[in-house]
Amino acid sequence: MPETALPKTVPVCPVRGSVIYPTMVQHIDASRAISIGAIEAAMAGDKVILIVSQRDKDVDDPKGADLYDVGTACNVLRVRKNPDGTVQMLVSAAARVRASNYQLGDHLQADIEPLSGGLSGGVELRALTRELREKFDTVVSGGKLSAESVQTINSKEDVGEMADHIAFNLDFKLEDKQALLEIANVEERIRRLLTLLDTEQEVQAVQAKIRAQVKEEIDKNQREYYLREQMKVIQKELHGGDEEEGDEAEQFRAKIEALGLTPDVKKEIDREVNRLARMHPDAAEASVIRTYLTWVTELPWHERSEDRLNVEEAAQVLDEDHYGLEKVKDRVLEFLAVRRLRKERAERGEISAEEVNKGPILVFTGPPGVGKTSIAQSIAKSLGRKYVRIALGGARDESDIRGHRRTYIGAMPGRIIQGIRTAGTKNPVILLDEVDKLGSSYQGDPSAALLEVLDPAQNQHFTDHYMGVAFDLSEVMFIATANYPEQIPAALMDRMEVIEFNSYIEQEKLEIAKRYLQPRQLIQNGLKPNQITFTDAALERLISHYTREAGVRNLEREIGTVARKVARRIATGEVKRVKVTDKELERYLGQPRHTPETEGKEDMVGVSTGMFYTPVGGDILFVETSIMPGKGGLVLTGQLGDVMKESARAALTYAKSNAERFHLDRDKLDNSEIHIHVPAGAIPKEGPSAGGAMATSLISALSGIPARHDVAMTGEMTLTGRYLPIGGLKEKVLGARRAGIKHIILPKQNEPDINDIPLHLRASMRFHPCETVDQVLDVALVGGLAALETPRGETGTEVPVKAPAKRRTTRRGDGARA
Ligand SMILES: Nc1ncnc2c1ncn2[C@@H]1O[C@H](COP(=O)(O)OP(=O)(O)OP(=O)(O)O)[C@@H](O)[C@H]1O
Repeated sequence: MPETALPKTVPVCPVRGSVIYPTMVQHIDASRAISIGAIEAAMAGDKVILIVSQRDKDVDDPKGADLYDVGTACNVLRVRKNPDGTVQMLVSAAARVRASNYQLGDHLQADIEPLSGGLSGGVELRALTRELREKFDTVVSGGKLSAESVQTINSKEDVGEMADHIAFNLDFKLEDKQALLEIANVEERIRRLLTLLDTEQEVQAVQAKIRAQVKEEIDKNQREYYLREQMKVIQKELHGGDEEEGDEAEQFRAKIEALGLTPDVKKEIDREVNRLARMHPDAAEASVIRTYLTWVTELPWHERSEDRLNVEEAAQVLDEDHYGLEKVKDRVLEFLAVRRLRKERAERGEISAEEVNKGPILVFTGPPGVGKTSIAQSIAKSLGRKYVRIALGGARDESDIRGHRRTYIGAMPGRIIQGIRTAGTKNPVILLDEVDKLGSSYQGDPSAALLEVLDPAQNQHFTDHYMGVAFDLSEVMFIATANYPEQIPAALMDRMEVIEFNSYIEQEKLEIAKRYLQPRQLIQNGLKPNQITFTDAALERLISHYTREAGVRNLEREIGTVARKVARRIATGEVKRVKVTDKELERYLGQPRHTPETEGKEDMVGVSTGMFYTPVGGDILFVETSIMPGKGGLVLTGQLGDVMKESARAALTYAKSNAERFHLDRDKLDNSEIHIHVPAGAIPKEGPSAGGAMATSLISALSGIPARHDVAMTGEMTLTGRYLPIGGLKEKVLGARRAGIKHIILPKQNEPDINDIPLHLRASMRFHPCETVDQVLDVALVGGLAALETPRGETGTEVPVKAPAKRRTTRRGDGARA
């Protein structure tokens, strides 16, 4: 049908989602009344119909405005009515036409007018044609179209027609297809089509890439699956059908999956599982990996206990378990209170969750057996956390803390990770016992590793050498203990807050024995409370004559010994119940092991009383000076340390420089041999605090004025006679009090320490704070400074030195600090 033969007005059949181009012969199925109406009208008239696309395919009853303005005028070749009422029509597309003046009656009709375009021809068209053919070839080379369609398209002589067929067959968007229909000029249409083909080509390239990736992924998974299955079969063959062996890696894999590890950690561990899966189960290395994986699966990666941060309850638990220790308990409760407030703030989102755990590490310092370990245990109990004790004594290299690398034979995780596994939660209380006993060796310094453990900035990613992956320690509450805080490595000490535990006085020991140790020992030895009772006098004697310690550990042991022996008597039916009195003690424990030191019995020339303390408590010591004819030498005996020897020299210089004022015979001073001795030679003695006692003893010997036997002194002296502060006053005073001393000379600057001494003991003693050695001499010498400064006759050197009435018996062991 030539374009000029087109009728002016034709029925319109709207189609959805497709475009028909001229020269095509196409089936169109019509089900809507509007379409069927148009077909019937065409058949009734000159059999020409306009096929035009809807702009929106979802509109069911399109009007003129819903249709594009350009469509295809077609001849209707055949129409067939289906039994379901739908109609199938075969059309031959004739021409691109512009539609206008849409009218809706029982069907849609419109006026049409052919689109003028044409063909310029020439070289450009040839080039475009060639380009189109080539591009089409590449686009369809991937099998996008059936061979038949490709052939039909290629066979088109008319390039405009070919372009239309390509547009129809390829998967372009409706808008693009419509746009191609609207371009009547052939060159222009080909250009537009080429850009669409270009895009199509790019899409195909990306599609191919995605397909390759997906395929690779699937291949990999399938390959692994097959390999694993094969391995199972091989292993089954090798190990006589023992499938469990082969499944071991799978079992680990399942357990590890359930741990919820971070991707980094999981990657590392998966690698080990894969190695295990590839290995002969009997291989030595397989057992190494198996141990490692067992460690991994047994660590509490996410398990934690819920904190109980009720301060009143905590106070109750601490009181239930421990007598006294008020300062310590207060500090612990403050610590818990701060934690609680921080936790509340974190819950309100005011601070981060990590902030809750920040804070100083507490270190409990003090002599053995005073309850440091057991109060840490109570803290865990009051918080509702798990408790683990890690003994650091003797930890000499880094691997003790951080473990050995797995390449070592018999490698193990370090003590921290072992502790965590024992706890079974990631937020236990870990007691680092005896941090002061950390050693160091050529294999690295354990304290450096410990620093990392304790540093909140680093311990979130603590990496044990054996584990090889990071474990979060930030929720652990670390508490350390030490007997000698000065021996804790400085960098560690920097991060810690010291809470000092003092040694107990006898009164406190008695209370602890009555309330805690005795009931506990009864239970341990199977006794009922009415079967054995200790009198107070018995316990007091037990404390003073059978134990010599700062804490109560030996006391508990001795009570246990008595209870055990009593249990035997009761079990054999010898007695029904026993009352242990002080007299009875020897029957169970034998001879007393200690006789407490007592003060000197009388004032003597050249003998002064000093004080010292060791980890097991304080005591008194005597300083004796003897002067003999000689060449002006100074002899020091009694295992004195360097500092103590220097104190003696300072005392001598002080005496010499004050010789005039004290009326000391200068000739004798220069030409005598002075011998200073501190008895109990078995104990090494060190420290500057016997300075006052040295000066008193020396000047007493030189002046012939006796020193008072009921006065004990402690304090460091300078060459110019100043009297300087010392440590351990409480222990020293308690020791002196036990020895019967009533007067204590102490440096003025130590006066505040007197408050640490229990009130009832303080009341029965007199304290003499001194700022100068003169003031010391004033108290310590019979007659005071006045006697010393008054001219005397021939005195001093001939007065024999008498030994004090009773000598102390002290065990060998720790050095004494004066
Ligand atoms: N104030 C106290 N009240 C009740 N019992 C106490 C008290 N002080 C110590 N004990 C008991 O004394 C025993 C020894 O205490 P613990 O083991 O805690 O000592 P320690 O200070 O940690 O010693 P070390 O430095 O040797 O580790 C424990 O059984 C503890 O319960």
